[in-house]
Amino acid sequence: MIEFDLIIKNGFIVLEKEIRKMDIGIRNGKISAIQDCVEGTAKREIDALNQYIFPGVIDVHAHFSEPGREFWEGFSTGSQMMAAGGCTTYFDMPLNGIPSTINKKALLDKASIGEVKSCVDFGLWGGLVPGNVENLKELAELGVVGFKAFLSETGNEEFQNVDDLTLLYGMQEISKLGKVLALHAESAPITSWLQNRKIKFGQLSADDYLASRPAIAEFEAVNRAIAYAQITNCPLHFVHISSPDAVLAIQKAKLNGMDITLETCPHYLLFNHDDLIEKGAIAKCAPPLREEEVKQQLVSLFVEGKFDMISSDHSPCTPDMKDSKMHNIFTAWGGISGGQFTLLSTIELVLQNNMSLLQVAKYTSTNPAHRFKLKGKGKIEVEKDADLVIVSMEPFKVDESELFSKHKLSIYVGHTFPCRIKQTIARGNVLFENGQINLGTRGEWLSIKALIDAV
Ligand SMILES: NC(=O)NC(NC(N)=O)C(=O)[O-]
Ligand SMILES: [Zn+2]
Ligand SMILES: [Zn+2]
Repeated sequence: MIEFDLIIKNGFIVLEKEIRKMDIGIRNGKISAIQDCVEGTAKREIDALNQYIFPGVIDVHAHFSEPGREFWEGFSTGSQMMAAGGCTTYFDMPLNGIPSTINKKALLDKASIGEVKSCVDFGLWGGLVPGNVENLKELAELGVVGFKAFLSETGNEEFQNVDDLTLLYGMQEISKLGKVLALHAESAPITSWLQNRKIKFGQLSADDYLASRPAIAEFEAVNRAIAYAQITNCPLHFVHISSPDAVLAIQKAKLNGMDITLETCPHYLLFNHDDLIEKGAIAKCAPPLREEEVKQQLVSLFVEGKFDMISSDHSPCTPDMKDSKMHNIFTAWGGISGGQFTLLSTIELVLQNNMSLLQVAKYTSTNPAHRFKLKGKGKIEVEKDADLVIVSMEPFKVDESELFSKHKLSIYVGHTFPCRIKQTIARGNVLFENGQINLGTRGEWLSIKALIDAV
């Protein structure tokens, strides 16, 4: 008789190609059996009757701002928030912390903090900024998941956006290193010029903010980056794409054989510019939430399969930086606090649009694992890490008291999802259940060891 650590019985398992009611047996942090009826003893059994089991979310875009600005978020609260939302692996962005992750020392310091404080596995992005092209090699050798650069201003003096030559030299080097360059693609000249004019004329409303970051700023930056990638052969990943023309430009480049992926975030598909007007700065992000009509076009492109993955871009700050009484939207921090809701949002979107729940696993786990070569993750399969999330299909209205992020300000407060996270299991440990985090296990930094051949 096999002895398992955990058996999950009777759940609808979201596999790669089908959803089937079966049992899962877990041993030593790995999935060791998936059968109609797993025979054996176990230290613990969970009955997941009428519930769905998804592979743990891999959220490739989060800002935890530690070290240096852990009062904005941090590995401890941030990773617990991720776990509460069904995420078992996240990638932390190289900016907002101090220092930025742009050299070996900063990377290793951040990794060692994460290894102590993170309750789930994590990867770290390295930054490409003016002046650090020569550091990219050592960062790649230590196992950054990829590099990130900003084409627009970052709002962060410790992390400068790239000029065009840095972008070209950086792409050439990243291509040689066999890594992916993630881009925040909005044109710096267009957005800065428009923003400066708005501020000069005292035009400081939500509408002015939207007008200062038009879709064409994204379109221009995406096209420029694609042209540079064509010359340098650099694999690209476009983060938080928010406008239909940009999606179509990327689609065209993919059809031409270029190695490019793109993500969008739940907030671009669930919320719109009216939320910025009504809720104020908590709904401010860059690129901005779009008008309803544009949002709907973006949802259609999601339904058509034009995105590769959904990530949160969890980018919080202190409440005073989002003060709703602020009369100048330009001075508020841009970033949505939403890391807890990537899975629930994707399920909502999929159900609303009559798509299969198989798509949820693809966008939130399988495709990210494949793109970033996380060998042991991304699917519910024997021998993969036992990173699982159990979801019940009961409506869940988000209350501030249920937020695990450091600050309890989020555009999602008051939003009702059609589903709720019951349990999150990370490497076989039941990390989240009954609305609580069970601390005691630690995540691992997915450095070079974990990043081998694609799944
Ligand atoms: N410095 C940031 O964290 N910026 C982030 N802010 C957003 N998206 O509003 C981002 O990803 O660009
Ligand atoms: Zn960005
Ligand atoms: Zn971001």
